[in-house]
Amino acid sequence: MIGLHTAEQVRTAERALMATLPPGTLMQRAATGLATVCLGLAGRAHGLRVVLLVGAGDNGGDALFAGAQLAGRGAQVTAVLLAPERAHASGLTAFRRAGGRVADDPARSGLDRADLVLDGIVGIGGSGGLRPAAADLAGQAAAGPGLLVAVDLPSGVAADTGEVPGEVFPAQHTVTFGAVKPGLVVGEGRRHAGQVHLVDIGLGPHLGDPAARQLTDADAAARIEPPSPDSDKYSGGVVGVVAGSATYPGAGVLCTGAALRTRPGLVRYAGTAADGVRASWPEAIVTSGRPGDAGRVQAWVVGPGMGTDDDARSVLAEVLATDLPVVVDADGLTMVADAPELVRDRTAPTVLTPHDREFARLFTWAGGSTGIGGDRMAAARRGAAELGCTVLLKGDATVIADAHGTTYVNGTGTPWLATAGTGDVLSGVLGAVLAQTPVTGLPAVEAAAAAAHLHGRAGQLAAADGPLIAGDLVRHLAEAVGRLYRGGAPA
Ligand SMILES: NC(=O)C1=CN([C@@H]2O[C@H](COP(=O)(O)OP(=O)(O)OC[C@H]3O[C@@H](n4cnc5c(N)ncnc54)[C@H](OP(=O)(O)O)[C@@H]3O)[C@@H](O)[C@H]2O)[C@@H](O)CC1
Ligand SMILES: Nc1ncnc2c1ncn2[C@@H]1O[C@H](COP(=O)(O)OP(=O)(O)O)[C@@H](O)[C@H]1O
Ligand SMILES: [K+]
Repeated sequence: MIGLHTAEQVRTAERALMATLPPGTLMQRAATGLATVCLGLAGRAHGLRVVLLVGAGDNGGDALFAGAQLAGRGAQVTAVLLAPERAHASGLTAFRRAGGRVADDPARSGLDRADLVLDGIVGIGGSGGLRPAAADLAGQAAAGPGLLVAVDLPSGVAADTGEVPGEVFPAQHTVTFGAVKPGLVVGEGRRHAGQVHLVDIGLGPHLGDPAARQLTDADAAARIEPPSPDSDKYSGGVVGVVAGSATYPGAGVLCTGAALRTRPGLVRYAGTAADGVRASWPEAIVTSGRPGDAGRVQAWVVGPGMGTDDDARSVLAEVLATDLPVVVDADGLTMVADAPELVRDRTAPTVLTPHDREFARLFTWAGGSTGIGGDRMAAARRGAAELGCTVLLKGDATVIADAHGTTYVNGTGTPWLATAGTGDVLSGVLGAVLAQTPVTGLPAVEAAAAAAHLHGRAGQLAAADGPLIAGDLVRHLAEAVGRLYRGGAPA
């Protein structure tokens, strides 16, 4: 499990640890980790042209000490100081001693021919959009040829939320210290962090519970129960699917297929896409009747492509009136927006899986010109608390939160998933994982996080050789599940 810790949590841990260590120890650990990652990325030190962008805080200190180490190994290192009179004093001394050069004019920083740029402008001490001088340097760095490495956090990204209120240093790599900050993996911030390298500086025992979490492959595998020798077709949890319609059978086909491919045991389908589903998936038990005619299930998926007419509304109400876990997606969400009490009044777990527009329809405060806003974790938590459910807010970094505030950020997937029908697949995957929870006792929020993780891995497999369509995703699900269990995830 990857814990995501806020700036305040990191500072509190730092204070506790620093009380037991000589001054400067943590910055030395950070700088050494940073220099080591840089050397690994560059493959050499001698003759390497490095530019440091140095702000007036400890983030700049990290950059200066790492720059000193690189200079000591033969790199040509230039520091651009944003506030020369306030630059980290001992960092600057060490840097100069090691042969580092300070640019007297930011316009002659060497950014236009750097091999490597270290962004030590601002780390967890930042607030608001990057100020003009800092924004200008970040822009110059982005326009130059150097590999862009952020120190702790790309300057311009809010550590706790991933909001980017102005300009930003668009890192290709981020070397972060002590703990992964949420802003590196969620929202806009994720798009500017590049590959994240965590340097352990010993904060671990002092960090406490993370503000949010990200599953690893092993974590996801542990949340999707495989069959055992005493299993039968019912024991993995029977999924019920209500999706698609006579005119649009596709959603029913994709959703049912995804549930089957995730955890084949038994999948029941009830709805007006029955003919299409039967033709595609002879393994499913299919009825064109109502959910109550389908037979017993342990979880329902309701909504994708089912329409929003009176019949659809009454079917949705029937499913939500059960005491079973339910996934509500797509058209189901549109109807819940008109009748939120259908979800609010439930005692069994409900997972809503909106994309941004559906989220804004469900929660009026997320509509209008501001939309969901930059803090996607806060939005998902607020929505979940309001309806007493779990919200899976889809995106390039899907956020999953429940009514207690427990939050996961998904770390798998590919932009190729931005194609019609992949959400229908996700709801089928989620239905399959959720159907196990009455037996496993897994909280719905964890089931949803595991489903999102698996869905993303299937996307990565399906997109390995080029574009994917939703059907490819279904086809790659079984392999993705197998790889999770074997520990062989795609890159
Ligand atoms: N905690 C730990 O465990 C460890 C922390 N470590 C390191 O310390 C870092 C935190 O250092 P920190 O607290 O000194 O703050 P920091 O990020 O350098 O920012 C302050 C500077 O930013 C400036 N500034 C602010 N906003 C701005 C904006 N919008 N646009 C432009 N500038 C802006 C602000 O300017 P000022 O307001 O002072 O004029 C000031 O100059 C942390 O990220 C990590 O790298 C490691 O060494 C080891 C262990
Ligand atoms: N840019 C992106 N990067 C990664 N994943 C994405 C991106 N855009 C969409 N996705 C994922 O693709 C799926 C799309 O779902 P959805 O919008 O409901 O599609 P549909 O309604 O057509 O099935 C979600 O799982 C979402 O997280
Ligand atoms: K930085």
